[in-house]
Amino acid sequence: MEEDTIVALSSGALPAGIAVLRISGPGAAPAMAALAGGVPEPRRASLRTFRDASGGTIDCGLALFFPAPHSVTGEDLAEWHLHGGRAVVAAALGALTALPGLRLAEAGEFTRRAFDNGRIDLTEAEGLADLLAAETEGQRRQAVAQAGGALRALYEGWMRRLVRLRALLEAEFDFSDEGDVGDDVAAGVIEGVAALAGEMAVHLQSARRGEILREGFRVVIAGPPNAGKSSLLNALARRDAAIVSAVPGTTRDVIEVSLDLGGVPVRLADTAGLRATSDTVEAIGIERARRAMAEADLVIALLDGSDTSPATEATHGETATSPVLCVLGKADLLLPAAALPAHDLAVSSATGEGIERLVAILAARAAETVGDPAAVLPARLRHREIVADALGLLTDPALSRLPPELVAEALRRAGDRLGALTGRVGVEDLLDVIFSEFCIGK
Ligand SMILES: Nc1nc2c(c(=O)[nH]1)N(C=O)[C@@H](CNc1ccc(C(=O)N[C@@H](CCC(=O)O)C(=O)O)cc1)CN2
Ligand SMILES: Nc1nc2c(ncn2[C@@H]2O[C@H](COP(=O)(O)OP(=O)(O)OP(=O)(O)O)[C@@H](O)[C@H]2O)c(=O)[nH]1
Ligand SMILES: [Mg+2]
Repeated sequence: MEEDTIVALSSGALPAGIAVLRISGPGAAPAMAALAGGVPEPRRASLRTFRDASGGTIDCGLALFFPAPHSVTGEDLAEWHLHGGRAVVAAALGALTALPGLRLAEAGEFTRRAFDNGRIDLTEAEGLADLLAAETEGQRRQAVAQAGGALRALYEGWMRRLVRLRALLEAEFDFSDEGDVGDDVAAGVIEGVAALAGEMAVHLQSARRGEILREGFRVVIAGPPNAGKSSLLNALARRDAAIVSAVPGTTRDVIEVSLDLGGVPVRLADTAGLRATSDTVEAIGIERARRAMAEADLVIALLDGSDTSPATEATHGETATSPVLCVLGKADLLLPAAALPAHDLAVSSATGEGIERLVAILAARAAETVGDPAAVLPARLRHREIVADALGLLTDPALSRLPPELVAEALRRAGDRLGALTGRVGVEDLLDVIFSEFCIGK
């Protein structure tokens, strides 16, 4: 347990209806005794007058006390529910931090203590950070499952299986003098390892889904200059995010907006029109456009439906790797059907024609790409890398030819690697990074 007692405003920006201060550590009960007229009955709201050191009233509000270890942090934890005025909160924080051993908390410090005291593991802490950051329904569902221990249960289950398989092998070392029972055990262990490796590989295959849900399904609008790309971005975002003009080559930088399509976060990008150019700045923009297309989950290849001639330079299907949706813009000025290239749909940013259909198509593509948001998916690159490392150790083709001692050693190393997922092994340098993602008071 830590020595210091930490204090912070855990509720949001002031002024607010109510402000919640949290006090965690050995000084929480003495602080209640000194400033709130006594320590309330555990886990029961109690109306108190909060006073400063000289007995002056700060505010009247509700007080709560959660004795260790049954609190969120695992330490003695007190809460003050005050009126949410700036001066009220400033006076309360001032009175609390004037007490010996009490200081203001750093970002993520309550959660860090919950982790240090074994109340939550690293995947649950990450889930909590994601829950606070969640902006769409899909993100919330993924985060609430992870904060509730879904990934922890999966990874701890894998670690337990590795320990069991190792125990079988270790038992075999002890009996290796007693005939050939050992071969069956070894074959059983190799089978068990293969089954586990299969599940890990399936989990890894879903990594991209988890990342899309957390970070957004990336849609890039690309096409020749003046096709109406920026107008389409503005129509989909319902605001003037990008400059629109009749001059070809208007957009240079990649311009990104965030959309919530049926609960899936979508990052929609507008890019520079693709064409051969001698303008250095425009060329940099086109290079960025190509990179964005290569990294997209879906490219909207937009052609000008009133003039498809520039398409010969910058073709519809320029992107080889990302899935493409072929869209004709300026549907209000559409050329005769015979003059039009093959396309999935026509839209007009000017009249709104086809925009709802395009939104529905994007939402369906995003939803089908992420699948069930409550499924247990690796959500971060960190998860993907560690699982891939451990899987590499378990799928080493030499494994089945090694003596049992060395197989056991490989299983131990794979288990240690997985231990980094839940934060029990070799993650010291990572902890500061992960907990600093939180705000103060969490
Ligand atoms: N006022 C307030 N609301 C809050 C929080 C908080 O800290 N304070 N939380 C902060 O994130 C979340 C709730 N999370 C909590 C998780 C566990 C316990 C807790 O005391 N657990 C005990 C006993 C559980 C029980 O009564 O059954 C335990 O697990 O031992 C409390 C809050 C959201 N709402
Ligand atoms: N009639 C009509 N005009 C449109 C439509 N969409 C865009 N325009 C016009 O087409 C011109 C180019 O539009 P932008 O959205 O700037 O085109 P862009 O593809 O972003 O162009 P660059 O950034 O230069 O590559 C502007 O004059 C727009 O007003 C549309 O749906 N109908
Ligand atoms: Mg543009």
